[in-house]
Amino acid sequence: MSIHRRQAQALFDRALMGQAAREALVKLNPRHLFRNPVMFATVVVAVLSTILTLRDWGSAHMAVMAQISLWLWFTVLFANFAEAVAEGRGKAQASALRGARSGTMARKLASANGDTAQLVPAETLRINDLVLCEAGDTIPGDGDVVSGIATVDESAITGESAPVIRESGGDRSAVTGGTRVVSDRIVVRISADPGQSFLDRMIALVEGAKRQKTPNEIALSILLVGLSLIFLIVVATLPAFASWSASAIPVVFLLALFVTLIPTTIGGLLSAIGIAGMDRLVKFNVIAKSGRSVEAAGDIDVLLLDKTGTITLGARQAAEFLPLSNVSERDLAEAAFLSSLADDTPEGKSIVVLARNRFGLTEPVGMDMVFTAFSAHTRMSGANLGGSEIRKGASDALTAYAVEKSGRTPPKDLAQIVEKVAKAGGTPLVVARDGCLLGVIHLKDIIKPGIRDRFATLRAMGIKTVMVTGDNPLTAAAIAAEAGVDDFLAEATPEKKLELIRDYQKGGRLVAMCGDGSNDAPALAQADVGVAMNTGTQAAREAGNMVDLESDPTKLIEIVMIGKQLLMSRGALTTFSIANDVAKYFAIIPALFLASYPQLQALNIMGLSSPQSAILAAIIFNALIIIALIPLALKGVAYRPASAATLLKRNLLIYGLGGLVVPFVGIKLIDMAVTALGLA
Ligand SMILES: Nc1ncnc2c1ncn2[C@@H]1O[C@H](COP(=O)(O)OP(=O)(O)OP(=O)(O)O)[C@@H](O)[C@H]1O
Ligand SMILES: [K+]
Ligand SMILES: [Mg+2]
Repeated sequence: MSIHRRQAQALFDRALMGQAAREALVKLNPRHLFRNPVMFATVVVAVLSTILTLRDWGSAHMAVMAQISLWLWFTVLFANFAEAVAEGRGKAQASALRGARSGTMARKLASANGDTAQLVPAETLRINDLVLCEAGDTIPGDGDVVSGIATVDESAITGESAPVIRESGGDRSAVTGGTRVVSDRIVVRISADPGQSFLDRMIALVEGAKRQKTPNEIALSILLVGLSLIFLIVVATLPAFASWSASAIPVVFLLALFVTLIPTTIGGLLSAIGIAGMDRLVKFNVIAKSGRSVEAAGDIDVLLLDKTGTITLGARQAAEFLPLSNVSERDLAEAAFLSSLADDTPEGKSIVVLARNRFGLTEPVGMDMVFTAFSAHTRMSGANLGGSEIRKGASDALTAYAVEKSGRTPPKDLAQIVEKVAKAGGTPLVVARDGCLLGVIHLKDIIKPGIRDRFATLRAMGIKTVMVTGDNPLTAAAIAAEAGVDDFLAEATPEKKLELIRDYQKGGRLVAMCGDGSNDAPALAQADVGVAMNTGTQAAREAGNMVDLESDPTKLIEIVMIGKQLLMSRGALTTFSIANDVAKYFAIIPALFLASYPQLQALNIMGLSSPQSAILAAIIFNALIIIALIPLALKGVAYRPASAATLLKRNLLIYGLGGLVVPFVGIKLIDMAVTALGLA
């Protein structure tokens, strides 16, 4: 199965950079800065430092103080810039998603079978409005197909050129605004008000406008605030030591020292890392509704998948009528036909078609018929007509129903036929008339190609795959074996699916669920990561916290990798940032206090030129490192499947050790440059 990937964006697009630079200034708004405590502290220091510089204008340290103030402001601007670049890239992705939706006209209907349509602009459509869409039309908004069947070109949002089938009744009923009908006609019930379609809401998230901090981000922020407080105490007590000697250190130097020591690097890059994670998902045509779900994806250990429509193509079609030994094929076909006349599911429609083709059956006229629609709970459907009751459904459910109704044990050959169909991976639908069992309808479905290898990859990543299906155990076993899943649950109702997820979660596992049907919705909502297939129903797309625009359940591989990459990138940059701050302490303190304590000369291994040049170099380094790390924050640390311990060891080595060494080299070089240029 080929995973479609949107075209890669250049990491630094020029127009995007200009926009981000302007945004960085706008983000100086205190209301925005308040959300980021470390950056807020930096701004407070920048303001204080600016005031002190102006107050002491004309003093000996004036020039250095002015430069320090300037670099403090740059530190904040660079952090704002990092976030603005990440958001800008999100916006570019989002505009690609928007497609050609603006300016669409819609044909609004007064009722589902009304013929007269009124031409209205798409923006005026409201929930529950009915619109007619014919070949060539752009679908004016999100909704559910209420009647008809059509092929739809969804390439505007998925990038996939092959058209897909959308039809009323089954699990393939949802349509997305901006996609185009290729053939036939459908009536769509609009499911979202203007600006509230699921793409609109997701676009807002990708753009960062509606992004909320994830619990992990909040926890990390608290840690960063704690570290900042420790350094506040450290810096505040330093003057006490320095005042022993005559040469007091200017307050601006101490303020600058404070900013170099607090974790400004990770504080400045944190939100950019989060936004970039969601963005990377969009590249794979997966849209996350929250940053939290992307993080959870990094730790998933069980994946539940619905069978029909998720593992298989979901176009279950009636292939043959298999009557019991004392029943004619025509009688079975007729019962199946009558019970399916009002059955709106793809299965039901295909039964009507097969019966028509095989025996030329036609709809009875002038007969009172009462239909029982299919439900995932009863797992059967049917009709009452001319005094008789016809039912068809899942073999266990229907056999139990017939036994109760007639009081007779089911004939032996029924089990054999059911078994034959199921072992072939088909779905056996049993048919009964007035409690008398007639035979089996064989529904065929096809496993999505290439799925087996992808499940093997999931296994290698340590993720257990479990198929959950309303189908019988034999069919389930056959499909499970063919698809290569680790385990399966058969004859599952929506409640059972939900229960299974809760059980795993109680055992401390993090569960992902892929599904498409309305009956998957509760499970999708309960799972830590609920990936709805875009081909599915609107209910499923609402319930999940991610939507796969390509409806490929094995996309979870990419989703997990991106989640892991997000967690690793944040861990790596946090390690680097904190190691950096500690190293800076040892790099600058000796130089800063050399005048007061000449014995510190032994520690002054850096040989920085003067206290002024040392602190200026440190604050410049502190600002520039944010800019230098933006590419890593956006692209993420490379993830290759390996054990958690190996990954941790490697990252500690690179980012921990690197974080310790880099400031010594960087500050030394900047100190030399600053001195050579006569800036300090
Ligand atoms: N139109 C129908 N009329 C009667 N019975 C049906 C109909 N469609 C499906 N069934 C039976 O009901 C069972 C449950 O169907 P349902 O669509 O709820 O399954 P599910 O839980 O979504 O899992 P899966 O998608 O893997 O089948 C099917 O396996 C089939 O035996
Ligand atoms: K810092
Ligand atoms: Mg289903």
